[in-house]
Amino acid sequence: MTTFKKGRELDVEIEKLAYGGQALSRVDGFVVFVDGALPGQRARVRISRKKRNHAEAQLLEVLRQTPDYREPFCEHFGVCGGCRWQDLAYERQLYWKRRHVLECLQHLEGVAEEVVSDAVPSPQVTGYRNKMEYTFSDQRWLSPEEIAAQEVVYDRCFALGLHVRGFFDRVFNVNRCHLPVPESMEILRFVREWCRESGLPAYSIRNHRGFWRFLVLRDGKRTGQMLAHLITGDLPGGASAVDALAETLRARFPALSTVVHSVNTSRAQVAVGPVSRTCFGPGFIEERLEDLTFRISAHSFFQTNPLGAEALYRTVREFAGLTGVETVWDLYCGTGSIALFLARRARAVAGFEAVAEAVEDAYRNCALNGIENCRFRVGDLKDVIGQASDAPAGLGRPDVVVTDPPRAGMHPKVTAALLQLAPRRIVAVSCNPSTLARDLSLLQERYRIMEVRPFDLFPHTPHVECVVRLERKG
Ligand SMILES: C[S@@+](CC[C@H](N)C(=O)[O-])C[C@H]1O[C@@H](n2cnc3c(N)ncnc32)[C@H](O)[C@@H]1O
Repeated sequence: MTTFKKGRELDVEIEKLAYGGQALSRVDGFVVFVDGALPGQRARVRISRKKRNHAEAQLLEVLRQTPDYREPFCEHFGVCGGCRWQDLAYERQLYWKRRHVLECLQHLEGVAEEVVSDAVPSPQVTGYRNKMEYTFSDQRWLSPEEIAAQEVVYDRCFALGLHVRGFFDRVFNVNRCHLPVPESMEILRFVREWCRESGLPAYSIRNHRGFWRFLVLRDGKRTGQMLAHLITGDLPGGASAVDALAETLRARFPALSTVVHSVNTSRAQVAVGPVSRTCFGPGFIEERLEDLTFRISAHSFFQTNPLGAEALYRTVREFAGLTGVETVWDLYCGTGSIALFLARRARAVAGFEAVAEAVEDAYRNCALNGIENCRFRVGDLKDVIGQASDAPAGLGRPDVVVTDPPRAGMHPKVTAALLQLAPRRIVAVSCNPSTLARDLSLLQERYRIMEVRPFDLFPHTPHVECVVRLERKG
């Protein structure tokens, strides 16, 4: 009988990618998760942790390669916390995403293989992100080569990059990331050097001192506009340093249409600030999906894979099956993208959202596109949905409801209210198949699951989105 003590080395066959993205093998029936391995590989591994029902192991050597293996395209693969599936052929990434959706939903009545369609690929598999958040740090993560060289490293007290895999508090200098537009990499490298030489220190999450905190770069895929958002602490001379940097960026990078500066003096490591000002340009960029224009400011929420989101919104519209006479409710509507996609095919759309600024953006987006039949309501859905008669003026009860909750899914009060409101059709959008399964099981009391369509909005990661069409029974 095999034992699984920490440090023990074993040869294993990798069977599958489990939900969450970990490679799974079984030794004498006991599950061993292997970090960084792929299905079809035979691998030598070392046990790193033993739990009651499974063990975790590190990959030491691939003894037999799988035909699905692809050479990683990124120089930071393994160190960076993102894109951990990039060594797996893209078709196989899609295959596993669909399997994970099916595994989460198959216990529900009416969900069989044929109900879950193939995962819709992302229109772009690199360069797909429109927003990247880079962190400044006063401690730079050294590469294994730098450590091996044993030379004195002079710039180890300043970093601007992404988080090291598995360490929320460690930052490595990104040289090149393949997820945003390539032009943004030059801006990143330039900002890093400029800030390092500015004399102002990077923020330290240990002593909460320092100035430079985050650089967020956003772009419009269809407009080519770019926004840089610098988030700093508050030190004497800080604002004028940011102004000088902004002017240098404006002269050097014509694609950069605007720079915004926010000050965050709180200890929370978040790339937002209560006090913001625009250094140059309009303070926002625009993006186009189909014939709709969206305004994206430094703090606005917008889907990070806009071309993938466009395909997903088209499916929402297809599943909603509108004829022009329906009242539609868009729950968890954010800045109203789904509401805008549906508005021209509906009598009226009511959006519900907790964040007041998102609703302001939603109204602005309606005005920008000449759409007049949408109303939005700010509030926690569990409190506002029950007051059906209190729906935004004149909109009445919904014929169709679209719901797109955060990862935690819908509050039980929201699903209960939906069962009471009983719209003819519900289109459920989800970024988390396990909370989706829970919510669907509640809705099944009055609804049939007709179609499930998974979407890949985050290539090279285990994340998967879903759109589900539910029809009322009877
Ligand atoms: C996954 S996003 C959906 C955004 C939008 N449908 C889109 O495609 O751009 C979820 C939204 O739900 C909002 N939200 C989270 N919890 C909420 C709650 N309890 N009540 C209302 N809105 C909530 C978030 O602010 C966020 O805008």
